[in-house]
Amino acid sequence: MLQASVYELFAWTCFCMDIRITVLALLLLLGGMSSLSSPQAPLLEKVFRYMDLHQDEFVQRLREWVAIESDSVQPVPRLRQELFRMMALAAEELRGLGASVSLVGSGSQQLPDGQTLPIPPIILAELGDEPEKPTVCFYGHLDVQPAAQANGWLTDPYTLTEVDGKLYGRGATDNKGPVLAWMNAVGTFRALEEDLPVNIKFILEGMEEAGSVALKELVAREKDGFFSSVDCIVISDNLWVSQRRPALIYGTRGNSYFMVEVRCRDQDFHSGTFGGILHEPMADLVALLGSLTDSSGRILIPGIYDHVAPVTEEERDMYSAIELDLEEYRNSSQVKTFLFDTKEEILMHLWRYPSLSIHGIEGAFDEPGTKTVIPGRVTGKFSIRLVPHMNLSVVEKQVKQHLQYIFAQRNSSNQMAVSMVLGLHPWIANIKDPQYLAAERAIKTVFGTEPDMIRDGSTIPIAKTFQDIIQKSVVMLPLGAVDDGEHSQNEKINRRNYIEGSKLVAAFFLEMVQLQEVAGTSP
Ligand SMILES: Cn1cncc1C[C@H](NC(=O)CCN)C(=O)O
Ligand SMILES: [Zn+2]
Ligand SMILES: [Zn+2]
Repeated sequence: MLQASVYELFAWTCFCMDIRITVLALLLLLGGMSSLSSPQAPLLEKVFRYMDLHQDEFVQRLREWVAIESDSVQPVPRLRQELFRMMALAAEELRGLGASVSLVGSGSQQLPDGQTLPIPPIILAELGDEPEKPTVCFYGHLDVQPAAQANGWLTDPYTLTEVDGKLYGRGATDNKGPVLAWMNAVGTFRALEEDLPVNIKFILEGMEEAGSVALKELVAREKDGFFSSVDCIVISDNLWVSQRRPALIYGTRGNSYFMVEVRCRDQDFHSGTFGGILHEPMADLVALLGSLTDSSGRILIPGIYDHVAPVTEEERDMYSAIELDLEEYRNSSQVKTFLFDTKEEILMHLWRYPSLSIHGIEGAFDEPGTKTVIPGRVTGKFSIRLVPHMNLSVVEKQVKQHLQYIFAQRNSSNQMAVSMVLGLHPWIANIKDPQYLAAERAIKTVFGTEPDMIRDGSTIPIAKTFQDIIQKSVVMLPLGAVDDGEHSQNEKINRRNYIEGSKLVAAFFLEMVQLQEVAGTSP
């Protein structure tokens, strides 16, 4: 009985794979443009077949990684220990793939409250250094955002749980799943005893969610070392704009994060005994924060739009070509009305215009209940997403000047202090770089469709650093779907995205080789 069902399962698997392989062959045949029609197609078929058969092992590995609470955001010793454990596990797995691995110590972090915490080591790993092969460097991060089941998760965030082909867990899509997809690709060539088509390097950090502390220094230090032979850097730390259709990303916004403190004294007041005779810090702060944008989201800081690159005709066409079902987008994000009505306007305001968001107020009375307090000192937090060609120090000056002007108008006796605590540059790629062509072809091979060419409204702090310091092209090859919910409750990656994503990486390796061969044979 058991044997019969195992046999049935086996037969069914073979049948499914036959269909897959037939479909693949057809796609390769149809995609006359795809350069993988021969001689690599049989190899790729083998790789895909292996990945389909071993997908449960890949999922199991992701389960082990998700189980580690590698939260870099909450600055507590226990979580830092988890981060160290995470980096050690990844290093071990890379060694298992045959890589030479170094864990680069990154010192410690001084927190504003005087506490010092150790920074987890950064992993530099490399497999192969054959000069005739292209060298691809993959950057990813193993730290995650905080998550607690009490916070609205339907399952334990640190226990990977599969429901309807969706793998729920903190870090599943950001960024543990995609990092593993890259390792799965390498591991598959190894398991099949096939030569890895490219030299590959991994740079993996554990402090991305905290602003990539210590990473920039390492990249600068290793410019002529670890990075000297690198042809391109690939990052899979973003999402598609669709649930089904893959994408390539050619730009990310930067961010400038501000704190504005308004202080009367360090102690709170009773509103019954002081209310009526004070310049209240909270009233000043609310006015300051309220002066930053108008009700249509436009930033009111003078000069802030001066250096925003004008929209080109070519760009307009690119935005029109993107597939976005606005209705579905609105529904899935549970927002009744956005500030803009058309797909183009919405995407442009997410990706290529700056935006200002107010994040919170430290010191405000934000607990439930009706305490009659006047906070004595409050700190407002807001940030401005930056786009080409805005300049960080110009933005800093404009923000400070504006807040000083508004504050002066209030004639308040309180003290205001403004500081820019984070300055992260925007990044934009040249989509004519050949690596984009390789990625596009790989997507066509695996998904049978052209990718959406998109940007990302959030920030990958290290992208611009890679581009500036190493001066090699950076490609963003996202593997997750639009509804993965990074940073949110019930973060997930679809099993499909994880497994096809692993295939995509393998196909990308072969396309990189193809590029080189074409370039090598051209006059
Ligand atoms: C830490 N930080 C502060 N300002 C910006 C950031 C980076 C953060 N990065 C992401 O979310 C990556 C998404 N794929 C963000 O954009 O908020
Ligand atoms: Zn991330
Ligand atoms: Zn993140």
